[in-house]
Amino acid sequence: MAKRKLNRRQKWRIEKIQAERRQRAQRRAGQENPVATALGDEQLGTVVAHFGGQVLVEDEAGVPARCHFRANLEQLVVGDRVIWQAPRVEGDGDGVVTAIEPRQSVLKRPDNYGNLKPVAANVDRLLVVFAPMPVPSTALLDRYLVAAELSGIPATLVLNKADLIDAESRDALDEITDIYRHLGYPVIEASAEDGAGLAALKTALTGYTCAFVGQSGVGKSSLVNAVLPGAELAVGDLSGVSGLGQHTTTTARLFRLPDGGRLIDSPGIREFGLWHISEEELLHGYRELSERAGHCRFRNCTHRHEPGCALREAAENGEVSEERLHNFFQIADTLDEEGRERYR
Ligand SMILES: Nc1nc2c(ncn2[C@@H]2O[C@H](COP(=O)(O)OP(=O)(O)OP(=O)(O)O)[C@@H](O)[C@H]2O)c(=O)[nH]1
Ligand SMILES: [Zn+2]
Repeated sequence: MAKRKLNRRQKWRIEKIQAERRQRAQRRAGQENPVATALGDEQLGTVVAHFGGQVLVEDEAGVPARCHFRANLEQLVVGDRVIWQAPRVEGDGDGVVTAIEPRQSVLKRPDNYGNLKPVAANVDRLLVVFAPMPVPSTALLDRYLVAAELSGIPATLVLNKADLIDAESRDALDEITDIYRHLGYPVIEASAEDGAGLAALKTALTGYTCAFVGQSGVGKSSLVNAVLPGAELAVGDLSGVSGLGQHTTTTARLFRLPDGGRLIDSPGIREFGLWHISEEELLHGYRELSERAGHCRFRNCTHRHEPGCALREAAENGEVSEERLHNFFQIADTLDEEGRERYR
């Protein structure tokens, strides 16, 4: 009989079929022996991407694995710390997520039906980005800061595009940064374009799980790329690992920062804002107003026209920024009775 010559592809196929047989045999052995199962021991991990029915979980060493999750679990999101089990034999199917650790923080946004859905968990530093162009609005910065306060996540302001600051814009920008520095929010000036301030920005991110938020065009993508060289590459790698292909659109991704720490990025997080809040909650998001609200003459002070209003007095004598109080009223007027924000 003539010896059949196998080409590389055929050899690969045969090897693959044999490997699958071996794996099936191992699985059968596992079923006969109740001690040996197809899944390894429970371990801690972090959800780094979500693909509808499956998640990608990184073990503590940063090695990713595709996992199913138990049906009784609440909705998993990127950043979740989970208990999971890898397949006992590497490459033998998917792992399984069996439990979620309590979340330190949750970022939420409404779905198409207006219900608030979590998009990321355990973010512990929000970077609110603004720039000389588009011209910054403190009302918009306040919205992000209020959302951060209400989520219990410390915020840092990043003034990007520092290379575009000229003598004319300098004063206006200083006025803005002074307001926020005075309130205790750190401000970092940086430029994704010429690299200025990026070292300080990286230091501020190190050791935290961060997310960039801010108006369109302020340079969030540019900053993500600046602090995460090779992020695009990682996305390509991920689709290889996930086996779901490059076209898979994920709701959010978690990247490891080169100097330690993590960055969660997604369009949904970038639009993170004020949803379904009441005026009272809004007030809590203004740290300097919230601490004074109890000192108004009337317990049910609306802070708009009553005499002896501690907020208006503080603004009049310069203890709090007039602009912040003005923004508070302006945002409050966009909240309807259900605390739902009307479209601006
Ligand atoms: N001069 C200057 N331009 C910058 C800088 N950072 C970003 N840009 C430019 O600003 C524009 C918007 O940048 P993006 O990174 O896409 O902004 P973004 O905030 O991610 O925008 P969205 O994706 O719409 O949310 C691009 O043309 C960038 O090249 C910077 O530091 N200096
Ligand atoms: Zn008042």
